[in-house]
Amino acid sequence: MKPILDSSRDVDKSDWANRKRPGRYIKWLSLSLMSFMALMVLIIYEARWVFPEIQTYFSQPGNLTGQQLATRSRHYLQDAQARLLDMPGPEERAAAITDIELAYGLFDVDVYHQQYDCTSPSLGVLDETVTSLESDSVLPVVLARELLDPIACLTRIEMGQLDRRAEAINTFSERTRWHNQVLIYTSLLIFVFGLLFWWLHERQLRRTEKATQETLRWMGRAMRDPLTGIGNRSALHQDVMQQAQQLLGLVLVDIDFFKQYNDTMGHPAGDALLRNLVLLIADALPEEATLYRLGGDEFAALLPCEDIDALGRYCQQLHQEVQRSAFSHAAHPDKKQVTLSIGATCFMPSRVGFPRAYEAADNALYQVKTAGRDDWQIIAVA
Ligand SMILES: Nc1nc2c(ncn2[C@@H]2O[C@H](COP(=O)(O)OP(=O)(O)OP(=O)(O)O)[C@@H](O)[C@H]2O)c(=O)[nH]1
Repeated sequence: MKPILDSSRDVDKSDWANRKRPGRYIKWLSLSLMSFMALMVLIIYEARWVFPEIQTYFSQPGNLTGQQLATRSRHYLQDAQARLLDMPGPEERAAAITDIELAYGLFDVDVYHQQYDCTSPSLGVLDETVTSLESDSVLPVVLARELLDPIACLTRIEMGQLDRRAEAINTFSERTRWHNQVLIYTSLLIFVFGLLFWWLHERQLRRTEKATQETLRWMGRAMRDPLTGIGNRSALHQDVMQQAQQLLGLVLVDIDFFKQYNDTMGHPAGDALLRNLVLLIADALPEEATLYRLGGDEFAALLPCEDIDALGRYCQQLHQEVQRSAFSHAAHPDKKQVTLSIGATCFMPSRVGFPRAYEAADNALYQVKTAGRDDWQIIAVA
């Protein structure tokens, strides 16, 4: 036996749910894109601030290079001093002059002039020492002692430059640590915001889905006859609209003398008969037929209509099936069993419209009723 309930409306529901999914993925995609953009901003930040820090540190002219020049200059002066203390002959004196001149070249640096006030006096001493050595007017030992001040100045420069270097390293470490903390906390913040977005999004989605399911459930109920479980008049209208381009058979079925049935058997028995007749009609008609209860004891069936003859065969089949099932009806004037009056028509909704088709099928039913009931009739749409 085929199912009585029209499952097509349930299929529509799942289709709707499937259609919702792409929107959900697009939202996820946009969230991922936002996270990606945030990470890009972080990377740009890193490149913009942290790497220039490193570059600045290694390119500082006053640090490494400055300290090395002072050291070399001091070495030349100490060599010259050693030569002068060792009773130098003409060659040694010339070598001492060369050492002092080389030391002078390495000492005479702008940075030293700007940052160390002993630089200019020391260079003056070196000038005088070279002049004295060239004229041989002062004892070499005395000149060696004169070099002590420039050597002391160079040592001070070296210490100063080393201190500055340590200071730069400290500053660099501090700033790097600070930037790293910014990176870590910003990443954490992005992660927490991501979780929050996700949670809000999921909550909203669940609420919307619940509301939609509820609406669909109510719509489904509004389209069904609660006694028999089949569609009602509204469902019939909706289904006709959905098959506007198809040739459809509309079959109207009415129980004969149902009022008398109720009066003698009672309303609960009448309800049971209505339910049983639904099963019987569903069995008698083809698999594709959909049943509706239009009200009281009137049913309708919607099915594909190949031609009038095929529709007639289905009506005949239904009529015979009711006769065969022989539901007892003691109050029936002559048959003493339940009989049906059936009116039908064939139509295409987009061409003739449902009201005209219904009118034709109803006229057919009316003719059967007036001709004595328990029969079927087909009338073409006018
Ligand atoms: N048991 C039951 N009876 C119903 C229900 N809805 C309507 N009826 C009854 O169905 C009967 C329909 O009566 P009528 O329209 O006069 O039709 P009829 O007695 O079948 O007469 P004909 O169609 O001319 O043969 C009324 O007595 C209604 O009370 C229902 O849900 N359950």
